[in-house]
Amino acid sequence: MLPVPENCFVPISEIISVEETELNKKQRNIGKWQKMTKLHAFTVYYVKKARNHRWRCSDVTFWCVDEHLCNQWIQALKELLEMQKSRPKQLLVYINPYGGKRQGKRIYEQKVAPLFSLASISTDVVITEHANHAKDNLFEVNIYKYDGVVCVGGDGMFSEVMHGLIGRIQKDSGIDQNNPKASLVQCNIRIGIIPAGSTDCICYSTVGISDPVTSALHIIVGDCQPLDVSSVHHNNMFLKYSVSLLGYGFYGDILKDSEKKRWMGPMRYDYSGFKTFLSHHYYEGTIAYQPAKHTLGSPRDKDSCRTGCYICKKSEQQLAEQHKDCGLKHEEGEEEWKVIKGKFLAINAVNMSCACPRSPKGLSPAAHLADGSADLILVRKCSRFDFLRYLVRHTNQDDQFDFPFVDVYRVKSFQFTSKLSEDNESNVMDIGKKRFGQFCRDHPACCCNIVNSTWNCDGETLDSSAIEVRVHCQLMKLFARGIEENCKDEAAYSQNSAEQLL
Ligand SMILES: CCCCCCCCCCCCC/C=C/[C@@H](O)[C@H](CO)NC(=O)CCCCCCCCCCCCCCC
Ligand SMILES: Nc1ncnc2c1ncn2[C@@H]1O[C@H](COP(=O)(O)OP(=O)(O)OP(=O)(O)O)[C@@H](O)[C@H]1O
Ligand SMILES: [Ca+2]
Repeated sequence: MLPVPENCFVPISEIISVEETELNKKQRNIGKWQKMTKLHAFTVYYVKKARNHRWRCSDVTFWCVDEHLCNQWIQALKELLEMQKSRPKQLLVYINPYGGKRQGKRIYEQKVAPLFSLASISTDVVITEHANHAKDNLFEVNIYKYDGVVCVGGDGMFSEVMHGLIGRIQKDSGIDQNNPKASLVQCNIRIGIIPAGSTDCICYSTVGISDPVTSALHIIVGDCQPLDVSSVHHNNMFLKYSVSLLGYGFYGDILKDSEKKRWMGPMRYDYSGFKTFLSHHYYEGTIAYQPAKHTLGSPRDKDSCRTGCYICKKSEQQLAEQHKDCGLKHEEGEEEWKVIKGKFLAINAVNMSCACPRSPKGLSPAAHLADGSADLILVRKCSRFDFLRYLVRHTNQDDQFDFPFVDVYRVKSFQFTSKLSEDNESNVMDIGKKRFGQFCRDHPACCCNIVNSTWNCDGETLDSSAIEVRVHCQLMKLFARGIEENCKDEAAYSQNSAEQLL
């Protein structure tokens, strides 16, 4: 630990870099000392923790009359930093110049690149030219020479990079992603997210804030946060992976409408959200799910997943044991399935809380980042007013699951079939219904929708409404540490950059 002014201690793991200080830069501040003798100095750049999980780079300069002693300090601190083996040295960076408010390139160049250079991290930077550029590129480059991949953009950009990395690892390991029962190979190359998107839910839910400098610092110090990933299949065909929201009904309809309004930037979600709220469509279907019995928590818990979460640790241990005796692994297919039929305004499956600036506690506040389960939230048909009450509770402290029309289950896998595709499959589809388009012919004002909704998979639409979903515990890792418990003594962190005499 290194003492900095006013009883503030910085763990070595949170030092960014140590550099010899050029005297002419700081001379003015120490004129008095300089008259007496020639001084030597070094500067320690470190993580300063501010309010609301925000991190900043701060520095403290140590002055010394003895050049040898000064060099010894620099050497010793550099050696300690060298010993931090989890820190990345070489990163592959993808920037989406069109995500969010189209600020990705500027954010990276002005806020992130200077910090990477300060921390002696070398980078290969790719500015994407089209959708799927990053994903395709990850199948071509030598990913194994990098300590991590950074994406500058939103949840969609993260999803691309994740698909590229997970897909590449499965390909290199001879695993067929189309097999819904395949044991996928864990991806140990960490992904860093520099938020520059419209929702930035994955960044917010894993760091506690959507802030490019904070995320860059988590990458520099080499944080590691495992993450559950759901695989989504349709008829033995791989569709997509999901880490945040898989939403049918409300969030699917918002996404579908908002894609046409990309030019509006992040505002498109509010516009389409309002429109979708007014349309108040519900969808009929059947959900079958397997409860997650292995995990200790429940979606109604008061405590949330935080840094070093013991529930996620327990799942990690179980996973390690499973890998040890994989021959004896219990067959998932044999475990019980529960079936629910109904009319739903929204079906949301979340692998994490899905906290974001719009909803700081998220869609499921007690969901865990790495426990091998997802929270399945079913919002049944209800009045517009009740649905609004439900939505408003995402923005305040009230319990959004405390409604008779909302159910929530912790699951390890689930399947969904819409009534429409069930009818189609059993060939009882009325041709007349097809012709008369979108609304129920019998009850034009009832809001029941005879077309399917769309699945919103981490901000991307899926082509199929019938899906099979399975949660893969800790399939990948992020440069993050989960959300830290609020520091009580925040005043101790409010010290500005300082200077210190040895
Ligand atoms: C009255 C205010 C209620 C506000 C309720 C806010 C709840 C917001 C919950 C957000 C959950 C985001 C989950 C993350 C999803 C990401 O993988 C994905 C990709 O980035 N983003 C979206 O799909 C983008 C989803 C964007 C959702 C925006 C929802 C806006 C709803 C507005 C409803 C207005 C009703 C007003 C009635 C007077
Ligand atoms: N150069 C590019 N041109 C067009 N589309 C791109 C380009 N690079 C990436 N994309 C695509 O843009 C989509 C959206 O990007 P991104 O997630 O960064 O921003 P967003 O949609 O505004 O934010 P969020 O996903 O957080 O809501 C991604 O799915 C990605 O595939
Ligand atoms: Ca989870």
